[in-house]
Amino acid sequence: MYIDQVGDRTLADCNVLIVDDQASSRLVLETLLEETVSCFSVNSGKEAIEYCRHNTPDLILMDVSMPEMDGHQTTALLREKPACEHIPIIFVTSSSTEEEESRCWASGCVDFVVKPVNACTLINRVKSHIQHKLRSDFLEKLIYIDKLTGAYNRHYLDDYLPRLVKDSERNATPLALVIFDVDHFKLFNDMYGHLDGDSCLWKVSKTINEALLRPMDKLVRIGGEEFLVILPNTDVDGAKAVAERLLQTVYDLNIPHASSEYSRITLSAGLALKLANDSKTVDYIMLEADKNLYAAKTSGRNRVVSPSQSVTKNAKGLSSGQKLKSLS
Ligand SMILES: Nc1nc2c(ncn2[C@@H]2O[C@H](COP(=O)(O)OP(=O)(O)OP(=O)(O)O)[C@@H](O)[C@H]2O)c(=O)[nH]1
Repeated sequence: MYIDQVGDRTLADCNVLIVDDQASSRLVLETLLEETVSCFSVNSGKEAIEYCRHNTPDLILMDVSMPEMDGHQTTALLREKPACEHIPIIFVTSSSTEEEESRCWASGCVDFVVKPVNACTLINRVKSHIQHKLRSDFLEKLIYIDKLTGAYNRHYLDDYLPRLVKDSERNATPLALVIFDVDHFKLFNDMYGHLDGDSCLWKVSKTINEALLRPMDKLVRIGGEEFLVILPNTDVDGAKAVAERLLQTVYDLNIPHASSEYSRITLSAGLALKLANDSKTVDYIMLEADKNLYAAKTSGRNRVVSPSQSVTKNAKGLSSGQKLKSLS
């Protein structure tokens, strides 16, 4: 028996990506599944990889035989991306030889269905794997999510960050870390009370999470009123732009804070990067981000400090990028 809801997610909320070069096959799969889940279809492995750069489907139905990049090659490339590592992939294959079946398992699928598909088998396999995924997502949430703010917690950071660092080394891509701290939060608690303080942290966290646009970008609560934003494959200009946008979004929330020089809740941020091919450790980058955060605090708060760059202030008051003081 299948249950349709786990935590706050239902089967109908789940997204299935259909990858097939044949329009007729895509239509058959979409039609069979439309009453169970929401489907999105692409016609090549390349398009599937592009789609997964910006979206995280709950399950993928992957045609095995496709021109240019077949289902096995597409799966191998998807599995290299941490955000796609755990997406269940069901192969849709026209060959059911023992050899082909073994090849499908070796490629990392969780199951396969044979063409022409049996409607009942397809629907039940999709339901079964999505249900399993919803349960493991739910358990992961209990382990990795901070209850007050909904951001990831330190357990998540310890598991996830070393993998991202390896990824950045393997692919020679930059990795940016930004530490954010709520300004004058002790004074806020003293003035408005801890309940309002908690609610303020929840709002700030929700706002930051909603303003992060890529699925690989993550928000982690690393201390009381301190957050880390992890931005894989992001260079210094990109990371600075994200950090400034997040500061502005929180500024625009306009949460009153009578003891702040800005009369509202603001953030300070310190940015640090691991560039392609440099050998900085995670601890070193965190220390660097922390130093830059300290510089942001001591130079007036409500601003971002980047490595070897001028202090800039993003949120209203001074235009973004306007130099206050050079730190380099
Ligand atoms: N309400 C609430 N307060 C918290 C929580 N975690 C930490 N705090 C409070 O956050 C405050 C942080 O104070 P400080 O580290 O002195 O920093 P600050 O007052 O923000 O000052 P600056 O960082 O210099 O702008 C302390 O009063 C903590 O008790 C929480 O979960 N809820």
